Amino acid sequence: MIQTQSLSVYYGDKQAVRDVTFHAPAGKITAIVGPSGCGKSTFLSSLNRMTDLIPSARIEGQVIVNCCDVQDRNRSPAELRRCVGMIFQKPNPFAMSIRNNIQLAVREHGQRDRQQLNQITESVLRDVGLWDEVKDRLDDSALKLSGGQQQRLCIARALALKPSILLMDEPCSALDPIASATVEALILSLKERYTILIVTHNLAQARRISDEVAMFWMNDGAGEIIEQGPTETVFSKPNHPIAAAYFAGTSG
Ligand SMILES: Nc1ncnc2c1ncn2[C@@H]1O[C@H](COP(=O)(O)OP(=O)(O)OP(=O)(O)O)[C@@H](O)[C@H]1O
Repeated sequence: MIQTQSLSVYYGDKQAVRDVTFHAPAGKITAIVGPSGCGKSTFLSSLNRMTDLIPSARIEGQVIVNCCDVQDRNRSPAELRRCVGMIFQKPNPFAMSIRNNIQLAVREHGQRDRQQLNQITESVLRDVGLWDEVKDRLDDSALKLSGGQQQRLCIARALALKPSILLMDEPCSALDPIASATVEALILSLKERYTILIVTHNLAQARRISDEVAMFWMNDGAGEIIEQGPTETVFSKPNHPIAAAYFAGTSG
């Protein structure tokens, strides 16, 4: 389970996200939608402290992941990111073999047993539907895979660390329609086992795959959530007039 309380994010003096109180239920897909530049990626990155990597970024408010405050300085960012995995718009496999893409981080987290490592590799590659396609070339470079295969490998790499939450920032937008449909089906297949947050510009995709929607909108220079709730309610009967116009395709 992941939630925020009055979360604001700044880059230097500029506020990018303002006062966001949000809740993503466990075992469901929550879509984050809204026009370009309204703080969706910033919001997502603040949830597993990826914003710590940007020197000018500063957070106010609270992010709670599995009942713990992520800003708690006693909690290591590495452990937080193990439990809150992140998938980016552009597939970003490491320039190494398919096998090592999966095993590197698992080894770094202490697993050294070769048989266990191979078992994890097979299991997560099966989870993302890639095992049969790559089982005979696990030592080939991951960069030889197609874009869609690379994205599924990146999802498998995140799953190998046994996260409970997956953050996905436009995971299908760099893929062709067939690869995008495969990754979308994969995301749906994962939802019972993981809490998934997905930023998407594709409203049809948000409606197809999500259980809940949160809509961001730029207000006075910073992104705020103006509408959130169950997907069908938000799409068919939004409360906020801007959300109604946005979903009707006349705004944003
Ligand atoms: N590293 C950064 N340093 C300074 N400003 C940033 C940084 N990253 C994002 N911003 C600014 O924060 C605001 C929100 O950007 P963000 O990328 O979070 O929006 P978004 O809704 O995800 O946009 P898009 O849909 O186009 O990806 C923008 O004004 C952007 O220019």
